[in-house]
Formats: sequence, C-alpha cells, structure tokens
Amino acid sequence: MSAILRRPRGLVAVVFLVLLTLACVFAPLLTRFGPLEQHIETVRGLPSGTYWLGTDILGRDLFSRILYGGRSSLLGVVEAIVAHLVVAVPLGLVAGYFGGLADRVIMRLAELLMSIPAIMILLAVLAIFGNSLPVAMIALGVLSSGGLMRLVRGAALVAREELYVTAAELMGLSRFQVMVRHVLGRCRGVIIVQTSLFAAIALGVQTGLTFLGLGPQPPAPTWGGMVAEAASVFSQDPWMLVPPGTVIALTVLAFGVLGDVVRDATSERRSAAGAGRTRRRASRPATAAEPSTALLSVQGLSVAVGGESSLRLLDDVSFDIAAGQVVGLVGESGSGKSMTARALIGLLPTNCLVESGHVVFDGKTLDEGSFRAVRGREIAMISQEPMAALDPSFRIGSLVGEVVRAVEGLRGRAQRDRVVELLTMVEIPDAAEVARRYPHQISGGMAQRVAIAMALAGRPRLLIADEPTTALDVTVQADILDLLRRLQQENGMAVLLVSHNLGVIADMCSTVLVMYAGQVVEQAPVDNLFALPAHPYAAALLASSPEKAGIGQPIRAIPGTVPAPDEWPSGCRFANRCELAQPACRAEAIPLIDVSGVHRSRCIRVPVLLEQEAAQ
Ligand SMILES: Nc1ncnc2c1ncn2[C@@H]1O[C@H](COP(=O)(O)OP(=O)(O)OP(=O)(O)O)[C@@H](O)[C@H]1O
Repeated sequence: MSAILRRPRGLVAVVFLVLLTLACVFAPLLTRFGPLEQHIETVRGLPSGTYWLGTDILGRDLFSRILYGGRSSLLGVVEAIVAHLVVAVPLGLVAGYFGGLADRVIMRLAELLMSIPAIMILLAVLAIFGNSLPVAMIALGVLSSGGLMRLVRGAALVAREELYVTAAELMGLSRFQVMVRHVLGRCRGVIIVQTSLFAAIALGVQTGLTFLGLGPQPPAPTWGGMVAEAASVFSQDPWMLVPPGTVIALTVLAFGVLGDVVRDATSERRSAAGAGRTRRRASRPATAAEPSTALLSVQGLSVAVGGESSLRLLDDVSFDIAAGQVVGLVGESGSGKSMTARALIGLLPTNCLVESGHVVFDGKTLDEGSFRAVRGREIAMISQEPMAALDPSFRIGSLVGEVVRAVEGLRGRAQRDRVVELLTMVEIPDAAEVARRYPHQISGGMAQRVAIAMALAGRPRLLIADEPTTALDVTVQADILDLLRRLQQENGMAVLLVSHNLGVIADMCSTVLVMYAGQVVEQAPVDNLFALPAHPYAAALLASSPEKAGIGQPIRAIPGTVPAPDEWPSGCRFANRCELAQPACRAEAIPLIDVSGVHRSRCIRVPVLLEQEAAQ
C-alpha cells in the first residue's frame, strides 16, 4: 500500500475513492436536504450557498442526490467485484496449480464465459429478477471472470515452478495449503491490477443500466438516472449534467489509475526483490508472475536435423530479452549458439527444423509468415563473416540502397541520402566515396560496419550479432564493439551478442547465457556469473579466457571437446570433462536450478555451492 501512496497518481486516486466512499456512507451527516426533498421554487438551479451543486428538474439538491446515488453505485461495484473474484481466483488457481483435466475443463469454461455477450444476459437477468441491480451486478462479475481466470492460471503456472513451492510440499503441507499460502500470494499483483480495472468497467456498466432506466426506479437517486434526467433538459440547462458526469468520470478514472499504479508498484517491487535476492544469493527465482513483458521470449525451443534420424541440435532452450537489454550468448564452438541465433530470426539451415517450442516477439508468436515480416525490420542480424554477406558484384551504395528500398520504401535521392546517413552512422569516414566502392575494395572492419549499417536500416528493436568480431583483426575488434555499444545506447535497441569470448560479453552485456551441447547451462547477470560461476563449465570458460592468463603464460584451455549432438550423454552433458563430476551427474538429465532470483545453473552442486557461500 505504501508503494501506491508514494506515487502522486496513486495517492490522489486512493484519497479520492476513500473520500467519495466516506461521503456516500455518511451522506445524512453531510447533506442539508434529503435526496427526494423537492424545492419547487428553485428548479434547475445553479450552484449556490444553499445548494452547493445546484438543483434538478424537481428542485432536488444535486449534491445530496449524488451522495445517496453513490451508495447504490459503489455497492453495485463491490457486488460485481466480489462475484468476479469468488469465481475467477479459485478456478484460475486450481487450473494453474493442479493442471491436467481440471485445467482443461476450467479453461474451456473461461473461453465460454469470454464468448458470452454479457450485456444481453444482464438485460435478461434484470427482466427475470424484477430489475434487481444487485443480481445484475453479481451476474456481471461472474460473466466477466474468464479473463481474470486465465491470468491467475498463468501466474499460478509460473508460481508452481518455484523452489519454495516444491519445498513447502516436501515439508508436508497439503496441496491445498500450498496453493492458498504460496501460490495465491504470487498471484496477488495480477489480481489487484485486474480488479481495479474491472471496477472501472463495472461502474460504467452500472451507470449505463441506470441511465436506461433499469435498476432502482425514480425517484430513487442513481448516477445513471441523474445523467438521463440531465440529458433530457441539456439544451436548456447544461449545468445539470456537470455534477453527475464529473463524479462518474472521476471515479472511473480513479479506478483505472489505481490499477496502473498497482501494476507499476508490483513490477518495481519484483525487480527490487530480484536485485535484493541477487545480493543475498537466496535460492529464489525471479520469474515474473504476470504474463511476460519481454521483447523477445524463447520458450522451450528444440531444433533437430530433419529426416529419419531426427538428431537434436538444440534442446529446450528458453530465455527472455527485454527491450533495450544486451544479452550475451557464450559457449565453445559447437555448443549451439549460431543455431539459437538463427532460430530467433526464423532462418534455420534447410535440413533443420523446430521440433518444439516457439519464439515470441513483442507478445506475438512468430510463424513463418511473421518471421518474414519482422526480419530486417524489427529483428536484424549481423554475422561473423561480413565480407561473405556482401555480394562482390555490386557497389556498397547499391547493396545498402537495396535494403533501404526494401525496408523503408525509399528511392532516388532520398534513398541515396539515407545510404550516406547510415554509413556515416557506423562511423565510415567519407561515406559517399565508400558507397561507390566494391566490397573487395574495403577492409574487413569496414565491411562489418557496412553490414551493421544494413542491419540498422530497418531501425530494428532487436539486433542479433553473431560473433561480429571473430573474423576481424584484434585492433579492429574493439572499434566494432565500441560502435555496437554506442549504437545500442543511442537507439535503445536490444542486442543478443553471440561470442565465444566471455571478456567481450562482460564488456557489453548485462546478462549472459552460457550454452553447452545444445542446452543453456547457466543464465545470470554478468556480475553474478563473474562473482560466482555456478556451473563448472562456466567456471572453466572464465578460467580459460585470455585475460586470465598472465603475460607469457599459456591460456588454460578446457580439456576435451564439446560432444557432437549424437554423443550427448543422458545426464549432465559436461560430466565427461568435469573434475567435480559424481555418479549422480550421469544418472539423469539435470534441470536449471536457481542460484538466486536471477541466476540459474544446470548443475546439481548448486545447493552445495550456496551452503559454501552462506558459510563464508
Ligand atoms: N546444418 C546442419 N546440419 C547438421 N548439424 C548442424 C548443422 N549446423 C550446425 N550443426 C551442428 O549443430 C551444433 C551446433 O552448431 P552451432 O553452429 O550452433 O554451434 P556454435 O556454438 O555456434 O559454434 P561456432 O562458435 O563454431 O559457430 C554443432 O554440433 C554443429 O555441428
């Protein structure tokens, strides 16, 4: 609550709703006249010392009618909310937490509810129950519960993967207790946000029904009824519409603002908690309870060589990239980095196919058609062989120009200007002159700049840079990385930087994914990974980075090689090269285990590591 009140918008919304509710409850103490009291001498009066908000067509005090009318309006909202929560929350929790048949049945019910035209049912309910507004509002709450049901289910699905939920079950709590104590708590943010927004909708519907003359009948005061009366004399006395119209608008606005503020406060608390947990290295994941807000979300992606053998090359790869985030993907040759990068842009080698999982970009699951639509525009890619990507038979200006024409639709002069602008953006001196050269007339570093310029033509929100410096001279590598860093900061685009060099990743990225034999084996903020590499492979990669070797000393290579896809062991895939391997490592597949809220590792030694950390 304090997080809401700290925000000026939240404070104003809460104060307004509390004061309005109190004013309605204590209306007899605040008003000089009853809501039905008529003062024939002052019909349709403007505000005065006696009638603070004026009077209506029968000389009744508008201030009094608004407060008394607010009682039924706010009560109606409460009835609708209670019905909404009573139906949606338990069913959503059961569906998400228990899954299986319950999930399937409840989700069909949610779909059914979402497809029913609520307003028709409400009119029928009012006709059957003698214009009873409370019954109509309860019906509204139930009929609208499908959306919240689905959201709670989604949050519960995430929550049930939490280690502390599993631990609570192991400690002997019944599943019902775990659901109520642990899973429900994790869904609280979603529930509060949706309830605030639903309150605004319920008030709108309630006002609409009373406007149409349904619900309490005249002379009983209702906000909708007051608007209807005012509308009938609007051309002669427009003022009458102002008090009820304003209070309705402000109340709807306050509910909406409250929902927004709660959502902001919840996400802020979550990220603060995530950061705090990182520092404490407590074993809790930072997975979001609400639907993912990632720009790109890779979910359980498995890629295989097609045909009869169906050999897996990528195995259940999942990660998110937020807008503007720079994520590093690191691993030795053959670990699956390029395959992952290619899958993100929907350009797998022709003999490979996605076996399961999907790529979600900006909330949309990408299929072949949508990959084509985003490629080069929303998502762009630069590869390790820039020279190979530039057709030697065309001048640079022509190559960049054709991309500009394709993604921006520019031609002629505008196209040429944009080409020079792009080449200048990537710090190519004398861009107009370079545009006239052929690819073989420029250096490798310059070719990579041209490739970056082509990638930026569509103003991408995500740039995939697959080993952008590997093929370049050491002297040029730092320049290209500096350029990428500057462009990323200026354009605020997200970057997935693929590299086999952790030093490069540390320089550029906030988060790192370590891949080994087709799997993500470690996932962490860069600082965490460098401070406490939890997977022996990540630790070995760190130890083998050239920066670690002293001058004149050999670089410590990791003994052995990455197993080929047809040789992946059934347990930990790094076990054969790992000094710390135990029989348990080879027994069965190892899942990603939480080291801290934002740090996960596919190693069974994580609990031991955490104990050692805590002991220090
Ligand atoms: N078209 C293909 N058909 C069959 N197997 C392939 C194909 N392309 C890659 N592979 C295999 O998939 C695995 C992952 O390859 P990938 O190129 O993604 O690795 P990488 O980590 O990017 O390595 P590098 O750093 O050398 O580029 C490797 O074992 C590789 O041999």
